[in-house]
Amino acid sequence: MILRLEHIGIAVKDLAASNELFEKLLGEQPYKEEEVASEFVKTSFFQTGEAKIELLEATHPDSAIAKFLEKKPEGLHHIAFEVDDIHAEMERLRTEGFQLLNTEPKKGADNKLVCFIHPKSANGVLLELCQSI
Ligand SMILES: CC[C@H](C(=O)O)C(=O)SCCNC(=O)CCNC(=O)[C@H](O)C(C)(C)COP(=O)(O)OP(=O)(O)OC[C@H]1O[C@@H](n2cnc3c(N)ncnc32)[C@H](O)[C@@H]1OP(=O)(O)O
Ligand SMILES: [Co+2]
Repeated sequence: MILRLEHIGIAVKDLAASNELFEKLLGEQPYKEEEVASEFVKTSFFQTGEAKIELLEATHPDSAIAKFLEKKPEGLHHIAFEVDDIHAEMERLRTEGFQLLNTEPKKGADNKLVCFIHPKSANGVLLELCQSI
């Protein structure tokens, strides 16, 4: 079951500069900065009430963020939902016709298992399912 909006992912070119911008906006420091080598990203997380802002900078040209920024300006990249059982939700959404981008959950940032859903099957929005580890 989808529990809540977990985070909004924003693709940025310069994480340090974007951290400063969001610190001004939110009046707080990121509670975490984390590199996810498997995704070729470094991230920072800001807590905004129940949900979070995740800033993502590519660490390699093969990064999904690098490819995104080759074609699109910095900005909204994905929306992440917290789920109670990622395996069950993947099966449910696969059955509902959503295109899953990974066949098994993978380790994401912020102590989560994650799975992505192609924007083509989600009204043009890249979706991420997250389950706390
Ligand atoms: C895991 C760490 C962290 C976490 O929270 O735990 C993260 O969030 S990591 C985030 C970065 N990782 C990912 O995004 C993995 C999933 N993404 C992908 O597999 C690809 O980015 C994919 C398949 C969404 C797009 O791949 P690619 O860019 O190689 O394909 P195209 O350029 O051909 O794009 C196809 C089509 O989709 C549109 N597109 C691409 N990215 C997005 C996006 N973020 N939001 C909306 N639409 C997107 C692109 O414009 C193309 O559309 P078209 O009309 O065909 O031009
Ligand atoms: Co994310």
